[in-house]
Amino acid sequence: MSHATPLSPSEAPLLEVRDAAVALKSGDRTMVSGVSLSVMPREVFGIVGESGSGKTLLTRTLLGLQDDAYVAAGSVRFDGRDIPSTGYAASARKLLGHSIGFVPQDPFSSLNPSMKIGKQITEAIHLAKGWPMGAEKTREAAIRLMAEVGIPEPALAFDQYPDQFSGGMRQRIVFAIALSQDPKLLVADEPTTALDAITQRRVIELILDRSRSHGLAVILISHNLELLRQSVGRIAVLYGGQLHTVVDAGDIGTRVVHPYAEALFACIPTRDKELADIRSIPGEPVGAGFGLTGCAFSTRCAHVEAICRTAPLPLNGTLAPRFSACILGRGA
Ligand SMILES: Nc1ncnc2c1ncn2[C@@H]1O[C@H](COP(=O)(O)OP(=O)(O)OP(=O)(O)O)[C@@H](O)[C@H]1O
Repeated sequence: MSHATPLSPSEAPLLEVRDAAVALKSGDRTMVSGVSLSVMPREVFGIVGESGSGKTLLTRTLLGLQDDAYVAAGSVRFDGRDIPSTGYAASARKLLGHSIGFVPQDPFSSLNPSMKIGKQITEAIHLAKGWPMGAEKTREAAIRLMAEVGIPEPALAFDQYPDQFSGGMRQRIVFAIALSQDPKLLVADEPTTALDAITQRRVIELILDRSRSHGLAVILISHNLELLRQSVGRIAVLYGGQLHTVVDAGDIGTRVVHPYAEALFACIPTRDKELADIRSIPGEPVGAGFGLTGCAFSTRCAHVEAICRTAPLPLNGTLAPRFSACILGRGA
């Protein structure tokens, strides 16, 4: 079910993030640095990294949702407009009500357990449209949306509470709320982690179908490289709060790519891989906050040379669609 979106070079990106850094307000510690990436309209884009690499912090801060962190450097442009650096979080949050749908890492917590799901979805529709649609019309719109995300018997489900649904169904309710705005971009942070493998696949299929049918661009964030490899067109790889590569999903496992992307791929069992070919990465992961001097992966990299520890990390300020930050130029 790979989703290699053909990118049209003449089209402007929907999202452009240039040399972005994210710092914590307390102590002013920079956790993520030098991240540049662009997402095209209708593209399904992945962000992968081990736990602690900075995926959630980066994404939530870029969306204006992380109260204790801020965009400390760089620029962000969405749908042809710069998000001003002064008052950044408030401006970014305004987009969330209309142009960007967000599914957080813990979607269950974003549902109100004491409110019928129909009401939660109609409220989201009212907020998104900004004008009263009339009770019957809104109910119809909500039921249509619930059917679109695969909730069986939506008219009946409309009057039920979140705890009357399975994890996979609750996940779909959260998607219905995120999609109620008819956004241009859906950002889903580990949307399937809490689900069993079959439900996981169904939820990903749902996202990909919606992208195809509604021209929705998607950023799928996951620690699961195999899931992303099978589902998205390009993948940004984070490590230690650094952006290590932006790579075509189809190139991982078939061509020389950035050493960290290669090492991540070597860890995962795939259908065509022998057991002996599966290798874990030696050493301990480096947490976010490494900075831009030297490569954060140098302590574990099979190709390391002395320069990897001291040279400035290459950045992708020109927003090339494919990029490797390997100081030795591997995967470039
Ligand atoms: N509000 C915060 N205050 C202090 N440290 C934080 C805060 N948020 C994140 N961090 C730290 O920043 C680093 C990156 O965290 P983040 O949650 O972004 O990682 P992640 O890649 O999304 O991993 P996971 O998949 O486990 O969520 C971690 O070391 C985390 O402890």
